[in-house]
Amino acid sequence: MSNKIDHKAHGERTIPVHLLSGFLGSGKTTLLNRVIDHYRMADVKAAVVMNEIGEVNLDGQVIGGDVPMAEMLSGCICCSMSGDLAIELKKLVDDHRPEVILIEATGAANPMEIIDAVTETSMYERIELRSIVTVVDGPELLARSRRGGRTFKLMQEQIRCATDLVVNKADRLEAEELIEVQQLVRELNAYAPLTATIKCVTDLSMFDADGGMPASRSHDGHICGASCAHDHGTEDKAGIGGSASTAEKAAHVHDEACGHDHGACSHGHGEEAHGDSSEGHVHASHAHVMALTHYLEAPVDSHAFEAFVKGLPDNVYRAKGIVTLKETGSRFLFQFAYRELELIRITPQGDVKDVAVFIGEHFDRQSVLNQLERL
Ligand SMILES: Nc1nc2c(ncn2[C@@H]2O[C@H](COP(=O)(O)OP(=O)(O)OP(=O)(O)O)[C@@H](O)[C@H]2O)c(=O)[nH]1
Repeated sequence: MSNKIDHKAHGERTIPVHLLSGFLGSGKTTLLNRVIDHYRMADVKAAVVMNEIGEVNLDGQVIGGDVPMAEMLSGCICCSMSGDLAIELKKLVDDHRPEVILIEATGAANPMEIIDAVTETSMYERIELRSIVTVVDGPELLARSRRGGRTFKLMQEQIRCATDLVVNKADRLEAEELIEVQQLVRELNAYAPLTATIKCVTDLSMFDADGGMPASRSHDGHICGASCAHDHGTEDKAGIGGSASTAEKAAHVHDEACGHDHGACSHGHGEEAHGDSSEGHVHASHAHVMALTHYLEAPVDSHAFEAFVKGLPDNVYRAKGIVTLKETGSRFLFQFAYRELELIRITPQGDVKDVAVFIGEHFDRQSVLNQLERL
């Protein structure tokens, strides 16, 4: 990790913006927490935009109160809320003058849409999209690559659009599977530095001032991913399991003037991005993802709760929330991603209710609600 974080260097600074992308449960918040600690240690004032499909911001609970945060709930900033993102960014800049902004997108977001909103804001605030870091859920990508489908397509889009790639959950992959996942990712995006991690422990230099590639240093002023047809002027320095230096990256900022083919990056740039072209827009790529938010009225029995979560149907691939356990009266943040349940004891800040959020594809909401009632 570079010790030099030079976001304060200039009087009239441009505020770098880093976008954390990646499918539901891949480890974005895990990475976000690491990056925030990284900035804290370097005395860099960071601000965060957190976007959740559900009605509550649970991930924000684990981020300290010292970090200015804009919460964008009940929608996805890549589509229904992209206009709001520009407003929130402006507000954060005006109210807090942060030295760096981190945006955690929902796992269902297509980064290209967010790029448009950030670059739009750049027109009236001195902010600059510096990197798109996509956290890849290694085991999930592997599983979905074997069966295809819309979610796999969305994951591919998130990988293609990245300027940095973190292949996470390496602990849940055999050595040869990890190689297979990295090859898969490399085929989709040959340019972004790639690193394999457990719990997103990685070099964080892409978040430093000299990390990412400011537009002034990029060769043509575009951010895009592997689908770029033109020569990026860089080789695949990362290789399997390696991480190329950020200075070697060819990050470019996407803008309206973009003339070359972005292939599958996003709508309007290529025809094959998603099979849902009948809807005429990229948003269809995750329109199949739905969320259910339910507030719990009473403490739950820990065993019954664990059995309920583990018995959720396969098409609920993400659940999270805050519960009070009957046995101890303590409150816990629960995380359920791809059949793994994690409980972390927390002391919520402010008036936070017990709540459970479920995210998945076309699951039976009523059945989940009935089971919750019985808890
Ligand atoms: N086994 C394993 N679990 C991990 C790893 N990284 C994160 N997790 C767990 O995966 C779950 C989801 O992690 P998050 O960081 O909340 O993922 P996210 O991408 O922010 O999730 P959403 O906000 O729902 O999209 C949590 O229970 C994490 O502790 C890893 O490398 N290995």
